[in-house]
Amino acid sequence: MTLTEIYGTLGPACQSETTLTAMFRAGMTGMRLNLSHTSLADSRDLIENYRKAADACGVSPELLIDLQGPELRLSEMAPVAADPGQNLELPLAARILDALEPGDRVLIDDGKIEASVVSVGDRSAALHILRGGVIKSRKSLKIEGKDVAGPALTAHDRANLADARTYGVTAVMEPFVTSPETLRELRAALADADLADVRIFAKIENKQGVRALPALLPEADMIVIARGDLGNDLPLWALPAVQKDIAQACRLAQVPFMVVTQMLASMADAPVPTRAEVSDIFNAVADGAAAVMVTNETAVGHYPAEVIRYLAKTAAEAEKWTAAQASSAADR
Ligand SMILES: Nc1ncnc2c1ncn2[C@@H]1O[C@H](COP(=O)(O)OP(=O)(O)OP(=O)(O)O)[C@@H](O)[C@H]1O
Ligand SMILES: CC(=O)C(=O)O
Repeated sequence: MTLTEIYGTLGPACQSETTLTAMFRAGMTGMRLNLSHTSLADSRDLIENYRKAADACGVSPELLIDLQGPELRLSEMAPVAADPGQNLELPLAARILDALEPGDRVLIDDGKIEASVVSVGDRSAALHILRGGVIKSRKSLKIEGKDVAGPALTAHDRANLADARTYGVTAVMEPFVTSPETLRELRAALADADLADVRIFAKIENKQGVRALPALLPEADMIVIARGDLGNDLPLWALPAVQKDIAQACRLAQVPFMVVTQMLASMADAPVPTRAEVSDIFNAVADGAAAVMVTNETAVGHYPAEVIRYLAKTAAEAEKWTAAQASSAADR
């Protein structure tokens, strides 16, 4: 039994009771439902399977909802294969179009795809693809060098909070937190929805969030080092130091922290992780992470139960190693 909370992300690849049961047996303690892709009401059957699987394994699982909040995303669209050098027109929300200017660089889907903006229209923008890939519905979008303000809670978020008690939600993730007021607003919305016992997980996803950390610590139940979006806002080689700095600040303030994203990315398509991935999980837990979480590895990957097995087993090894280090230091 690990002390570290072990989270998967719910999605099409793990919706059956059989798969979810295998994931709980492998050591999963909770799951995240990403409300940028669905709603609690539309996930009724999935959540029912989740409960049945947990009951079968004798687990009282956490159910974490990840709100839409101020994150920028692509609109609903059919997938498009974008090749480098190609120009294509993408439908975008008014909030994004208002911020875009010709010449801007945009990163799509956690930076997998990169493009420059050719022109901006009323409903869409023309992009020149620099780094290609398949562009899919509702993927994240970052405009380099611009922080576009958005609401802490969208109408969709408020509707989901109203349903949260019914579906047994135990924690709420707020994306792109950059000020303590956002967390206070969420805390008040939770109290209004009779959810005062629900934990708040504050996602640090950009440099502003990192700078605001000292003010966020007293307002959060968990700080989330959300490396997907954070890695879009920094040179990637700067990310490990930022992760270490956030971890240290959390340890000093005694606020739990969670490390997420790409922990077992290669396992979306392979049953065994890389050595680098298991080292990443081990180091996060050895640095004091209270929780670790995978995202698309379980939501859309081919080996969701194996992913949880590697995540939980590696976290357990790191806990053992940390305890052994502490006891040998105490003996000296
Ligand atoms: N409930 C769901 N229903 C359908 N597809 C989903 C669902 N949850 C996730 N997915 C798919 O799995 C992918 C990975 O899930 P994840 O939650 O990591 O999404 P994301 O959009 O990359 O997240 P982030 O909020 O970190 O930007 C999503 O991009 C989406 O295509
Ligand atoms: C999970 C997530 O939101 C991120 O890493 O950006």
